[in-house]
Amino acid sequence: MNALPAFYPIVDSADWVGRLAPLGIRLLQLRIKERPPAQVRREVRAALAVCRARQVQLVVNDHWQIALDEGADFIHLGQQDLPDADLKAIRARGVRLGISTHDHAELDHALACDPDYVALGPIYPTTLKAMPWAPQGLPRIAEWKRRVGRLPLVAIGGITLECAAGCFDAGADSVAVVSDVTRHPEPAIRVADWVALTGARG
Ligand SMILES: Cc1ncc(COP(=O)(O)OP(=O)(O)O)c(N)n1
Ligand SMILES: Cc1ncsc1CCOP(=O)(O)O
Ligand SMILES: [Mg+2]
Repeated sequence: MNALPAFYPIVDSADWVGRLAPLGIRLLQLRIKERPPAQVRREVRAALAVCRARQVQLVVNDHWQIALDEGADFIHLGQQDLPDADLKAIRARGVRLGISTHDHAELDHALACDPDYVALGPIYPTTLKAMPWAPQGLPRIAEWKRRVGRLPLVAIGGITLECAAGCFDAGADSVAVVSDVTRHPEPAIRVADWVALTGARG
């Protein structure tokens, strides 16, 4: 299995992809919510073009059919996305797959899908979306890492530059962040700090 870059920013538009892709990042997720399919398709297409030109790995969240149609090679799905997703078609195209988990049952289900990474969240309180799960905390990262073994583990939820080291030390291979970059007053400077922090980790 391929290793996953340690810094995993998540953005909600091709415009954001265009802003971050030149800044030294190697992995980026496009997470678009509540947009008409035609707009999602345009955004995915534009984001893929930018990422291909910059050798950045794009992960498309949720919209697996559009992702396949547009030639994306990495998809992220949550547990609620899985029942409708054609995992066989995703696999048949050689497309990699990341899956969210929030509890033990979800981890069992995710592992049964043979993913390319497992994400655990929310590690800390997040303001991005309402979630029924209490913050998982660092010991849970260590527990998940023992369960997933060599499979890359992504930590997500409320993670900032200042607390990222704790996630890595606990066993996360990668940390995914939304607000710490997109709500920062100087996103480009924040990304540079993330790249400096995580560069040696891959
Ligand atoms: C890296 C990563 N981890 C978790 C999620 C959350 O996915 P999901 O549970 O499907 O929730 P939405 O992001 O779709 O609201 C993610 N997107 N990325
Ligand atoms: C989508 C998602 N899934 C688990 S936590 C989370 C939100 C992450 O956003 P932030 O980094 O702003 O807390
Ligand atoms: Mg989802």
